Amino acid sequence: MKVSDFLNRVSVLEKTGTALTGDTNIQDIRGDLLDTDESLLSVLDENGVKQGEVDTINIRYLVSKYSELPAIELLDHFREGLVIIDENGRICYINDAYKQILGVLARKVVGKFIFDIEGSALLYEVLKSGKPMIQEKHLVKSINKYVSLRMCPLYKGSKIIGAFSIFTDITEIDNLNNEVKRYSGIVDEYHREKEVESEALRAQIIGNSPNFLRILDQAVIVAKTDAAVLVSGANGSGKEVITKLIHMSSARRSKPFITVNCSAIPESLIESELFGYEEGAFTGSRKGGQMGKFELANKGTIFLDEIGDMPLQMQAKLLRVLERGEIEKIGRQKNVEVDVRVIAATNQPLPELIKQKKFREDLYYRLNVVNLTVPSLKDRGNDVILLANHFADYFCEKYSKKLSISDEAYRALARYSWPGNVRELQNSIEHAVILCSGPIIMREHLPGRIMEGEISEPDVSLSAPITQCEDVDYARSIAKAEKQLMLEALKRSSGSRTKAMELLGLSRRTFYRKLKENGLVP
Ligand SMILES: Nc1ncnc2c1ncn2[C@@H]1O[C@H](COP(=O)(O)OP(=O)(O)OP(=O)(O)O)[C@@H](O)[C@H]1O
Repeated sequence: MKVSDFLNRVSVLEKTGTALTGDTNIQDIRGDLLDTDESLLSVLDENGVKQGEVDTINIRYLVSKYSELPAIELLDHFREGLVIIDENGRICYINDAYKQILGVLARKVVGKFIFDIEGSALLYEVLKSGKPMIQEKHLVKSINKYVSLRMCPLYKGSKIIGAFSIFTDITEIDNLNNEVKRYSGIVDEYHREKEVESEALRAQIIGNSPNFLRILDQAVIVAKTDAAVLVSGANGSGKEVITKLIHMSSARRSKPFITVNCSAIPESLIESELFGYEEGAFTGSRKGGQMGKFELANKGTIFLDEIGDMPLQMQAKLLRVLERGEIEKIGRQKNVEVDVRVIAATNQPLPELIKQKKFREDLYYRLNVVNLTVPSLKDRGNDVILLANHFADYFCEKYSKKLSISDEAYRALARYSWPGNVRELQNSIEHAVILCSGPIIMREHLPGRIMEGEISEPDVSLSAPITQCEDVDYARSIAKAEKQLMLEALKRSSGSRTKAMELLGLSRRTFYRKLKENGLVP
């Protein structure tokens, strides 16, 4: 049996008064007598069953050490407070930590009864009940401090001769805990807000055409990684919208999203804009220096818009940053580590620029780990109508108007080729909402080029039935066109509802609701 196990057992045996073999009882072992010639003693339980054996040489050593050690002085070096009371509840000992934690003088406490010092003294209850007690958090009212307590009765044989309490001041820990809880509450709230923002952003992205929905799906998938993304697409097609969706759907959503328009910054300033500078780095530099966009975006996402316009020399520096994960701040000896997800966007064909030696091929491959190409508006079928309605609602609210769009205006919108994509559509609808004085937006309220009908490429989607609609009543004509569209889609997909649904770019729920509304299912 190990000495430590034995010593544990000693306290059990001490309480039960069980003797060891050889008529040597526990008192003898704790005292200075160990009168036995045997080197091994058996340890018995209260039923006299042998539990193990003890090496008497070890016990002799321990007993002699116990009598040598200055126990009471040692107790004064504990960080925990200690108080011992006698069998009547009278305080017979307090250590230094007790005095410090509770801020009392020994002469005001020692010799007094515990219940006179602390009304709700739990230690007195322990003395009465003879049962140990643990209190993780107890308020000492007299000093308004929280302590963590461990209280035990003291036995001599089977008789209670007092009790002791060991306690730690946890006021500070408790305060810190509360602070941590408060801050984690704030952080949770912030994350919830960001989640709501990300859902709201998704709801604001309008489009049901399969080619646009595919990009949205890919954006959400790539958001779960830290891979560099190159978003390409024509002017105003929604590259920034897609980039924000990636950021907001990623684990970085609560961290900064920093946009840099590479074509808008003069070549001489781009380095300090991106990487910042130290105080005194050059004549005219700001006091205290300046943080660059990469540092500002740390832990978040940096969006390098119009990357095709970045000067060649800067491209080399950017490549180094992407490869090393650190920036060279102007005027600073040591590089600064940054953890930034990079998303670049372009409306120029980068492979073409590479051929012309205007864009570095190595940088292109670094940025183009995942490529998302946002389709032009003219290739998104009925998204034009959905977006037109969305922007009409938005601007009607902004200008406090109640307007609907006429059938002929819809047709003009559907016919136009939209070289400026969603941005052009957005501006055209704002233009129409401002100019429209009646309740309905007519063709003539649209900008001239759209009104005159610059014909787009023939639409391969399902918009044809809309243009066949002769009814001028808005609600009726839309309902009629909708039913025609659904029938056409079912026809083209040979009756397969899943295929028809994909063709129309509708969600399953919307598709089945519309089938029902149009009487196409029982
Ligand atoms: N699918 C969409 N739903 C709603 N609004 C959109 C959508 N796509 C783009 N927009 C709006 O159209 C405008 C242009 O979009 P965005 O700035 O993302 O285009 P871009 O391709 O980044 O433009 P640029 O080529 O000029 O950088 C913005 O106001 C944006 O909010």
